[in-house]
Amino acid sequence: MAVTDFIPGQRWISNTEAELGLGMVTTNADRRVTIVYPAAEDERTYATDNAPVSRVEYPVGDTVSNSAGIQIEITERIEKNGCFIYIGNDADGEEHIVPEIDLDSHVQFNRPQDRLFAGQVDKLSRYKLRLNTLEHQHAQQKSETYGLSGGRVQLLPHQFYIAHEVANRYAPRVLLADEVGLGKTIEAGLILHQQLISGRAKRVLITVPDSLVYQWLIEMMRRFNLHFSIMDDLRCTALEMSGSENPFDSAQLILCGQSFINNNATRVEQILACEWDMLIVDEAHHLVWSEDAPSPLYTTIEMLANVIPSLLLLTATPEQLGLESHFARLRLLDPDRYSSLEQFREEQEHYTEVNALVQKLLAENGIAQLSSDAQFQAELNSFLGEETATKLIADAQEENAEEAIQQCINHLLDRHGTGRVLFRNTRDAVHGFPQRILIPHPLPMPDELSSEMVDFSLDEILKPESVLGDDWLEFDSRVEWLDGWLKAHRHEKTLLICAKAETAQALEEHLRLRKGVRSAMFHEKMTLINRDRAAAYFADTEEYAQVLICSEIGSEGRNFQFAQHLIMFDLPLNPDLLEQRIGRLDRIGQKNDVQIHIPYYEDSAQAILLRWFDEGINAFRHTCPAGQALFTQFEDTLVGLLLDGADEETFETLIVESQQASQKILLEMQQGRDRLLEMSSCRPEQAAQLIESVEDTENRHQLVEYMEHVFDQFGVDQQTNGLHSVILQPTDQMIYHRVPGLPDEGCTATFSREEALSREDMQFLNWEHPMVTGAMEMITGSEFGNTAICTVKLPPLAPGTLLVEAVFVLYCAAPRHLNLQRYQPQATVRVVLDNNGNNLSAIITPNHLNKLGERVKRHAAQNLIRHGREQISGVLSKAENVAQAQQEKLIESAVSKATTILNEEVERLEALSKVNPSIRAEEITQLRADRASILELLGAAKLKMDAVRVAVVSD
Ligand SMILES: Nc1ncnc2c1ncn2[C@@H]1O[C@H](COP(=O)(O)OP(=O)(O)OP(=O)(O)O)[C@@H](O)[C@H]1O
Repeated sequence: MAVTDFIPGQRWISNTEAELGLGMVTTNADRRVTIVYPAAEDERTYATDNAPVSRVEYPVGDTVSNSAGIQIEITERIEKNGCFIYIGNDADGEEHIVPEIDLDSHVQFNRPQDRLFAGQVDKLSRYKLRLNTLEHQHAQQKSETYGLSGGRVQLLPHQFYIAHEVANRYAPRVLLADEVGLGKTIEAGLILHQQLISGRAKRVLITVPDSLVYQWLIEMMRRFNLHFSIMDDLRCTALEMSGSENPFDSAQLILCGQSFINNNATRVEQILACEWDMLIVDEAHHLVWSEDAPSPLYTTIEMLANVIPSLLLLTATPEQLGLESHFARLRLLDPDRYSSLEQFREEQEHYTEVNALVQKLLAENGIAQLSSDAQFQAELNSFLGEETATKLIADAQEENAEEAIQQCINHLLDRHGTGRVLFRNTRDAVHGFPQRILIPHPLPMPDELSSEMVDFSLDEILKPESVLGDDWLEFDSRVEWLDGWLKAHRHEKTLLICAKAETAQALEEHLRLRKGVRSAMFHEKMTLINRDRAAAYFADTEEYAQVLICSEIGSEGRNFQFAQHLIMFDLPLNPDLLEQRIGRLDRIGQKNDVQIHIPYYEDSAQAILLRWFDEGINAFRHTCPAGQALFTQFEDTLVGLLLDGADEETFETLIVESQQASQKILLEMQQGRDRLLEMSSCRPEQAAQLIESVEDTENRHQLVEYMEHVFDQFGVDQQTNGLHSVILQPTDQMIYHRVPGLPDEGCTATFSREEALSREDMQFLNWEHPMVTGAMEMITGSEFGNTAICTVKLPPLAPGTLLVEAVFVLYCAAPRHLNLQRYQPQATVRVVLDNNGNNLSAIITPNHLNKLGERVKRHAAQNLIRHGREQISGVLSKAENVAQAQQEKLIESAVSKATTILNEEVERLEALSKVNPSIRAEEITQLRADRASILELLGAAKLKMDAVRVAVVSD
């Protein structure tokens, strides 16, 4: 650029910092030019020979504003001493003279044509990246599994099935009740992630037992990139002292311990004063309820559940505290549906009939029966309604009989199963779990106890150390056994669970101080930080504690599957609690058989309990879904035996009766609700399809290639680190101050799910990672790469021919959660015209221009624009007309797709709601409202020019 080009008073715009607005030359001396940017109240000094700025020249016909905000349409442009004077009329026809020095500085050249004519030409690589981004973004947003593939998790069908079922609902309210350790936290995370990414939820509150706060924080962060803020009294007070009116307004994603909100009217009021979209409650069996005495925690959660639209309750043992409490929790989810306990009880019975029908359909002769058995057909009629049943029966007689049978089952489950509100996967259905091995260690009863046991309470009998006196460690035979066992298994991580914090404390001190065992403890009297430190010490792979000694709080929710040995220093009375304890090790990720060690005194209450759990209800070697029911049935006899000692005959009878009852209940469960639950919690074929769909959209190779370009263009340093991973570092040359998701200190990232699962120190880059979605939004939401100029050799075309490629997107301002992309048939509309207005869109493909296009130097490009402006502008207008002609068809196709999909969804829900009361009325209302909005918005959508590339044919 020649030095004389810069004349004070002229308006220029920065090529690299367009957000500064219109600049004005103030001085040009000593080969340096200073430009002030009044809108940004900033200035820049550049070397005159390579200043990254473009001259702003408005042609006649354009509209401009002066600094007083008066807008004119230019009718004449005069140049005087190198500066322009614009003359034009305002809306009232009054003439104004605007010297360019008086132009409004707050202009932004975002539209591609404006930027192009302002000389703001991007690199070809950026233009290509923009177009790629539009395509990838569209592909992701319209995928069926949009929002579900971003987690650092194994693709386990039972989890994805539930997540997909639930996440697509409006304000889902469900109870996730998979058996212990099958991944309810992960399911909740998947649902949450999907709701956040699709814009359906923004503000979320999670409340969990105090001992699980940190674990949830970490799981959400490392698995889903969701950063929750922990709220406790200290933090709330600190926020209030620094001026926050309501501490719960300080973050979008908040996590808190249940004891913090329980009975805490002030904090609950503050929570209620905020807007929330979703509430998640873990270990929901703590929400104890009875008609006359709901627990304070239940009451607190009920208040929140009444106002927060979406609710996820998690528990592995929904009936741990009885059917009443289970019912009450379902009532939290849907008070209208679960209004009567009586009716709820009746429904439980009715599931047997539905299941019998399903089993008949599944039987080998199911198809034949369906076609010929009138009784069977009548039953189907009564359950599905005549219209549906007749159609399905007719279908079954055609070729696609199996599909019709499956449809029948789906309808039955949809309409009469429990599936919509309650999901429960079992180990038996999920498969692939290691064995549980019970290793009882009978020990002599301490002399101090044997004579006195009769006077003790049940609690004392089950935790005998509490009555052995201060020096119980010295003569409790379980301690001596423990010393020896740990010594013999020095290199094996072991989890020990006992009921009380005092016992855990005493045992740990004894082992660590007197026996030199590397141990750690975990109980309710420790601070949360210390508990989590202890758990981390136990989990460490190099410097680890051999044994972690937990009180009962360690038996819930924690992940200790890296250990293989579980020692139960005592036994809990409740089978569900026993299952929770075993579940710490027997959970997803456990690679070995789980060894359950029970040190117990011979001929004691513990011996009785051990035999009852093992022989009576088989609760050690398998999960015992009937545990709670059996306990309720036999509690009196069992407790009597524990208190009074074993009367051999009564005991044997108890064992035999428990076995029989266990078989009966399990059979009933299998024939009734649980079988239906199991079937509706994971339909294997659909689940497998979902996993395939996630794998398909994962498209790793495309992502690697795409992100390589992004990092390259953004100025992020990238070094290959292995087959699938890369080391990323921010640099001083970055075009943006920050790249979302990229820490200031850099990071290592892998594109491989497998690697991400074993290398938690690496970020898992996938299409839903914040770095990827953030980069995409930065590109498509700004002018990045929306103009380009190149030369191209295309022999059939005469040299000098001008080609204009204009890319349009279907645009309408819509709330994100409506996800209009889902219905759009294509990401973009592309039009290529030559300077004579010939439409070459089909002949000249993007590949032609991408592969053959050659870079044009900036100065030459700007000259081309200046001289070719009129012609290009004319071609662009024609391109708009060509696109316009396609707009209607495009909208029609989007509206038609949306109508089909949404009508189907609404009709399905409406049909369901007639027979299945668990469809909430507001779900249907909202779906109808969404349908109306989507159709209206799509109908009003307009094609908007998103990017322009000008190519000059060279010889
Ligand atoms: N899809 C998955 N990929 C990788 N790890 C998983 C997956 N699902 C579960 N896990 C791991 O398995 C363990 C159990 O999962 P989670 O804590 O979600 O189970 P849960 O059902 O909530 O257990 P609990 O009943 O004890 O509360 C956790 O360590 C979790 O990180």
